[in-house]
Amino acid sequence: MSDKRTLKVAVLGCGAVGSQVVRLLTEQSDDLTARVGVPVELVGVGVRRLDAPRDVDLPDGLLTTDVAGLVARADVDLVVEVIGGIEPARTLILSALDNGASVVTANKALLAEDGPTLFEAAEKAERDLYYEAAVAGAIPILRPLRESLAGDKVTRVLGIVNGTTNFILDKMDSSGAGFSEALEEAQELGYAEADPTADVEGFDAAAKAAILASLAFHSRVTAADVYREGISDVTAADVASARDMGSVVKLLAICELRPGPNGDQVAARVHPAMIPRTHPLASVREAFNAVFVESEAAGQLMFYGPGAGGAPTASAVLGDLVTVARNRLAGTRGMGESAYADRAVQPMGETRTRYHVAIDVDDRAGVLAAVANAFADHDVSIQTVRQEGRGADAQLVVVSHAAPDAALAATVEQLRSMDIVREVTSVMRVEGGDE
Ligand SMILES: NC(=O)c1ccc[n+]([C@@H]2O[C@H](COP(=O)([O-])OP(=O)(O)OC[C@H]3O[C@@H](n4cnc5c(N)ncnc54)[C@H](O)[C@@H]3O)[C@@H](O)[C@H]2O)c1
Ligand SMILES: N[C@@H](CCO)C(=O)O
Ligand code: NA
Repeated sequence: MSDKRTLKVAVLGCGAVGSQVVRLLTEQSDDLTARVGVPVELVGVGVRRLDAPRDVDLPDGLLTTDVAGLVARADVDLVVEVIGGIEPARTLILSALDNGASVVTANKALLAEDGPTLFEAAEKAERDLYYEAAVAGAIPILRPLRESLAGDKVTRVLGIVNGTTNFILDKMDSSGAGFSEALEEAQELGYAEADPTADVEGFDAAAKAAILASLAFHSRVTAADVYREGISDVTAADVASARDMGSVVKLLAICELRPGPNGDQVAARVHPAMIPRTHPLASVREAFNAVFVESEAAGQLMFYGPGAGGAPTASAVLGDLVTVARNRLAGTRGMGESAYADRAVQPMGETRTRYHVAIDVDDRAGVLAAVANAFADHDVSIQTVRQEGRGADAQLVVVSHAAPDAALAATVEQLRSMDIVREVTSVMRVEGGDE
């Protein structure tokens, strides 16, 4: 047990999340003291510009632009990193750990790119590194995976982990709007950034998928291991086609244990997919997030809530801060990285997926057989075929059983090259049903 009389906290970055962390730290100071056991004192806030407008009133003298100097202070026990990005965040976190401070961060980009460097530094320094806010904002999901489910075997994690893209897809579903129109609305309402690339192209979700897969499967998975497709090619026709099937299109982060040649492998991917409207994830509307976990003993669990925003994200940061502070007082550490399983990452082409393919064809004898043969040529089994319209307006909608993704992609290529196929109007993976 430490004989510390106060725990000193430095916050790096005072933007959307940092300002709310600072607000909660000051407004809830008495409760935090009671919960931790000793006062938690904010001793400095590292910023880029002293005169920038902020959403929080700071006590005098706390702001500093000497962020490295703040981290180097010998009396700082806890460093909260909410600057974001790779540098200088990485160097600051490493130097905080090296100086003996414990660290709480919300930085998914850094964790997904170079998590192992940070985990090794925390291990070496014998300090905590917590990051609940990095995935799905306020939703407690990393701690449940790390702690509550530590005695179970997680087999699958399906997440809606990006609020911006969920808002856009939900708009497309409810109003019939196209992608650009829905994106514009998301930008007007402040859900999407002026440069929406990180969200709409799936980079943000892929970083979160890497973090989820690492924790769920006790292996090291980085953003580069995650197959990624965004939503900018999702059309109103795809969304309508999903609707006709009783499904909805969602951008999913999917992390699975899959059989490989030498035991189970980890498959991690982010792409738009059709899921049945009866699936719990289908009810996640607007900019909300949810993570659906399947494990051997517990069965199915869903974690739902606000995945972004200054205050919700600060809630997760403060939760970590209290835990790390308690650990520190007790002279102990929480569970660090657990990568003992060291599972290989399965290439996307080998990962079994299901496809929904809508094709404009001529309605005449032999067409259905030719389409079915294209699937058979790649050893892909068909689950359902539906025909809509007649004559020149005929459309076939084929849903496959699970097959290696590369075989499904090759089937679609072949369909596109066939004379009887006028156009492949919608191709999308299908999740959340029987394989
Ligand atoms: N905003 C959210 O909803 C949300 C949700 C989950 C996680 N996060 C993560 O939280 C972190 C912060 O996000 P944010 O939304 O608050 O971003 P933000 O851009 O609003 O804030 C970052 C702040 O850091 C400051 N900064 C930049 N470089 C700095 C430096 N060298 N020294 C000191 N300050 C510096 C910026 O001026 C800015 O005020 C990111 O890692 C982000 O991914 C954000
Ligand atoms: N930009 C993210 C929030 C931060 O992770 C989202 O839209 O969910
Ligand atoms: Na979270």
